[in-house]
Amino acid sequence: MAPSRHFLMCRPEFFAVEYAINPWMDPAAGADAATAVRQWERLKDAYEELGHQVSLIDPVDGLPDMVFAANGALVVGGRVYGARFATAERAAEGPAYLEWFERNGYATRLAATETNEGEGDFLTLDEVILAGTGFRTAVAAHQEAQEFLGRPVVTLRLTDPRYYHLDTALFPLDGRNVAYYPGAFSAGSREVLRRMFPDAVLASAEDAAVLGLNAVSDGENVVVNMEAGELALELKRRGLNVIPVDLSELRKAGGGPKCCTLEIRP
Ligand SMILES: CN(C)C(=N)NCCC[C@H](N)C(=O)O
Repeated sequence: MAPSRHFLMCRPEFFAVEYAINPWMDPAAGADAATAVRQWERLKDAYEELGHQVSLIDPVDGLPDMVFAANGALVVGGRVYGARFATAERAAEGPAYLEWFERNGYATRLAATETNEGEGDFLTLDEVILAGTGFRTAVAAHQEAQEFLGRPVVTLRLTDPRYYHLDTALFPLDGRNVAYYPGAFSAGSREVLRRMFPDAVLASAEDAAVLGLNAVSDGENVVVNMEAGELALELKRRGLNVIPVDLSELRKAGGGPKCCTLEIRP
């Protein structure tokens, strides 16, 4: 059994698509909070069945994207680097998440001065943190996080607006290897990824387009959107246990399993 992880999640009681801050969002089409809650509960159950610990932050009325907990902070070695959102629509989420950490005894916190959307753009491996930029998180935040966390941070440039956060285009398979969709990255960043991860899983455009890369792996089990069929096969071929989930309602806001999951790394 994989070592237990600690995740922070936010029940999507106030989920809605009321504004459009990424190409997945269509306020005219809307979204259904009750369906989102049902799908989200299944995701939470999946983590608990795997032996992972799930903590909850209270949702706030008027913050429909707060379900996407991964954006709320980056927590490494018990240090909490707070989010500073790029858009006014989500700005209040940063302080709300930071308050949760304060209330729960995380003494080493930084309210970021640079724009960053937490684990949406920071993905932590054993020796390095991969950091996305291009749409939301500023390169200056990569430097701020490196200084605060004392871990090397590698900048990767995103170029396709559908993949506006790093975690929509890449996920760690374990502490040393990743899966990613090359089409989401600049030529230079693709080269960096090839050098760093010669054995990476390369996902197709089709699997990326159902947010298949927005997955959560504990090194043995991978929770992944059920529509990402080819990716699931490759993960199984590599010996991983694939747990497909249906988060189609949350995808209407541009989110998937990883977006709903903020990992608290002790
Ligand atoms: C992977 N993560 C954390 C995300 N990609 N988050 C989803 C955020 C969706 C929201 N409507 C937004 O556009 O900010």
